[in-house]
Amino acid sequence: MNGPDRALDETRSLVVPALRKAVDRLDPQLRKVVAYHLGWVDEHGDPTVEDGGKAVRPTLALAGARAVGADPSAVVAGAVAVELVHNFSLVHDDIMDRDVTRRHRPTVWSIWGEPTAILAGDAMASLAREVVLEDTGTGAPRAALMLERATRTLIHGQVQDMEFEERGTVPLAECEAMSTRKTSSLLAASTVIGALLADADRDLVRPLWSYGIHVGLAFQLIDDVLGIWGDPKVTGKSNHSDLRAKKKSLPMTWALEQGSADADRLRAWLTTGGTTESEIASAVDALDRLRAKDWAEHRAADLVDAAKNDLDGTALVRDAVDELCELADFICARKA
Ligand SMILES: CC(C)=CCC/C(C)=C/CC/C(C)=C/COP(=O)(O)OP(=O)(O)O
Repeated sequence: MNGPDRALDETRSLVVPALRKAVDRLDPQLRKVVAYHLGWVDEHGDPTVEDGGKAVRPTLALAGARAVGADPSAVVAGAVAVELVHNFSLVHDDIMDRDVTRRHRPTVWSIWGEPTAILAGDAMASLAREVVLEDTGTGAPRAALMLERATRTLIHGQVQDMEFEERGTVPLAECEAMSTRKTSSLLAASTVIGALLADADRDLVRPLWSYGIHVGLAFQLIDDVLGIWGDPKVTGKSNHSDLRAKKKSLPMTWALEQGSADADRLRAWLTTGGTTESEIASAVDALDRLRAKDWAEHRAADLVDAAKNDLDGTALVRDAVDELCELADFICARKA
């Protein structure tokens, strides 16, 4: 097992028992739905072991704690909280996007309906707050406030994402700002929450935050790439969902700015085109001819370099910085 895979695995063994304890507090109906989404039970509530997600955010939380010299086992509450906020956003996102597959299984709303899925998401968001506020350490209020702000920012990003679907074109800078809100806010919050719970000095928290912002945008770029060119058997998600919804993903937004016949074709398709298999395939062909995937991968690699630079020359613990750098590389190279 390589470094990041080992770190993600270690996170699961430290965080999942605490996550289960938190989820156990829910009423039996929502407990089953949330446990299903997290890959612990099947839709009848019988125990199973399914894909519960990569655990990137809690891994960042534990690595961030290590980076400021804290014991990761003392900040598990923060790791649990960011994973809960993340999963709340996924369950609600699947409703909004009408996606029927996530983590290789039917989505929550497609099994139990929208009202139950909304409540399951809400329950995870409120459990996240509860878990952090229960922490009695001196850093807990700072951590709780930061998590609330990150959640509000993520919601702001999601509203913009929806609004951009209705607009013909969106400047790339605006699309990156939206993605930073939608995705980087929680990755940055994840990277600092362990450090905040450990009451770390602001000078140590600042580079971790900046790292999380850069890594978060790289994460979204790769997510957008996988949504267009990924293998659904590997990603475990519905294929071409962003294209069918005519979303202004980052590669699409960049492609529209290229001022060529293919950019014009894409613009025309976004305004009046259909979403049959062959129409989607033509849109992908245009993106391929523009080399939009190469652009996105290079941009993500540059952001990973920027994230590594954020940690360079700081007083953060060297081994943990190395782990964060490996995680950044993993985020860029991931296929799911
Ligand atoms: C309010 C609201 C609905 C907001 C939606 C925000 C949203 C869905 C942003 C996208 C974030 C993202 C790239 C998720 C995939 O994470 P991942 O690949 O780490 O997923 P995993 O846990 O399955 O591995």
